[in-house]
Amino acid sequence: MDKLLITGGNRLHGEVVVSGAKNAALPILCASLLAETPLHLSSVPALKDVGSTIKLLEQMGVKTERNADKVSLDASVVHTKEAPYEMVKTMRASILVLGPLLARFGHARVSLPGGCAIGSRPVDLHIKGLQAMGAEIHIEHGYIEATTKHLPNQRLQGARYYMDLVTVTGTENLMMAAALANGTTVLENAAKEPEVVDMAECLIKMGAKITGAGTDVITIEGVERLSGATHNVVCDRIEAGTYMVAVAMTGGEVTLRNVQAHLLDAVIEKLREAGATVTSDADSITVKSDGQLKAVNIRTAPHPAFPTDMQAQFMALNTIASGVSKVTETIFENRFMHVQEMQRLGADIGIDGNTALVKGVSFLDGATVMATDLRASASLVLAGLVARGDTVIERIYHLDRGYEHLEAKLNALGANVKRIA
Ligand SMILES: CC(=O)N[C@H]1[C@@H](OP(=O)(O)OP(=O)(O)OC[C@H]2O[C@@H](n3ccc(=O)[nH]c3=O)[C@H](O)[C@@H]2O)O[C@H](CO)[C@@H](O)[C@@H]1O
Ligand SMILES: C=C(OP(=O)(O)O)C(=O)O
Repeated sequence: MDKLLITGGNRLHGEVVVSGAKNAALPILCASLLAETPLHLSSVPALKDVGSTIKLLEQMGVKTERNADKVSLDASVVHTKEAPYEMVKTMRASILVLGPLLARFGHARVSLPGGCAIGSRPVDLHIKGLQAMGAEIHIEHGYIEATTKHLPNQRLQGARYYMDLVTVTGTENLMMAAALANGTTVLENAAKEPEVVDMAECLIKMGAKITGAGTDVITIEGVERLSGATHNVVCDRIEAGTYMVAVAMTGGEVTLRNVQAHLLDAVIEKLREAGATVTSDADSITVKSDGQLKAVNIRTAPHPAFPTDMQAQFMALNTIASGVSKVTETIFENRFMHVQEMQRLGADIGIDGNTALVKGVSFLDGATVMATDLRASASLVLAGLVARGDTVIERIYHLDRGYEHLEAKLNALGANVKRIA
């Protein structure tokens, strides 16, 4: 199994191009199931989850063509409305085929999804939302079995649905389902994440009638059919944020290209509070730092507040910052798995419920650590970049789910990162 060997201590300088967002690309790939003609996407990142999603769609009958960051998907013929366990167990986003399959074909059989072990991650709100639209749903042998065969024209019915919790993929699943429903659906307490907005923009190009994406009330007027379109996936704000924290920690100056700063307001504010200088223009962000940072308190919450997918990276920053900080995780109940590994590098962190108390230390020491989930892995890479000597990160397959060409991008900035067997 591949590992990363990081020799710490190098400052980062130069430019890095931010990839398209995993969390926008995956739902939009699934949205191709709604269209009767081909959907053409660009800025699709070369990630393991993207490959798995394309494979899942292909086994349903979707014809795909992939050339660098461009993917075309033709779902004019879909012969299997099933997502089998073997294909979805590693990937949470696979649940996103449920809404489109049910809306377009009137039935779906989707294995309960896997994904990062950062919490129990139920999909009850996806299911309740579809039930509110009239679907009949049972869970049997680990599969969600859903049908609309009892409904007029076998079509989902528009409904008003309030989501108890803000759920990103839940909002996306229901938005896709509602796009082909009979009548109007109103999703209340909807997620406002930029990836939800990007998907809505793509669906609108496909012929959907959606208003309010980016606010907490999204209205979808169902249409008879959707067609393909051309869409460029929004930039990956979490990948961008990870590189921004890297520069803040190592010191140096890096410009990120293909990134919209307004998607990262909460992250940028915290980096400035920590002592980094952050400037931006229409599609770039520059981070400058002398590596002398102040500890910052973090509290994760749905967008536009501080993203849970950046919590581990800021924990890494706080381990070497001056002062004491509190990092509170409010979205996932098991998202502190990086703490134990950071302690192996010499970090001083205590956990009290959903809050970590981080006392900055003057240096970290390289050691062998284990990556436990995607962003935990990223945080260990950041720690390794500043640690004294060598850090070996095991189980890096998690990183390949979310970071395109990670070693190449970091090494181009001056880091010393090698993939070893
Ligand atoms: C592929 C993708 O886009 N993944 C992102 C998405 O995950 P994902 O969409 O899975 O996360 P959600 O927004 O759904 O989860 C938020 C919270 O709601 C809970 N919940 C969710 C759905 C449900 O039916 N019932 C329920 O209880 C979850 O367990 C969690 O505690 O948003 C998360 C929160 O920003 C990010 O960390 C993930 O990177
Ligand atoms: C938790 C994440 O991904 P997923 O929802 O795909 O597991 C993430 O991107 O940090």
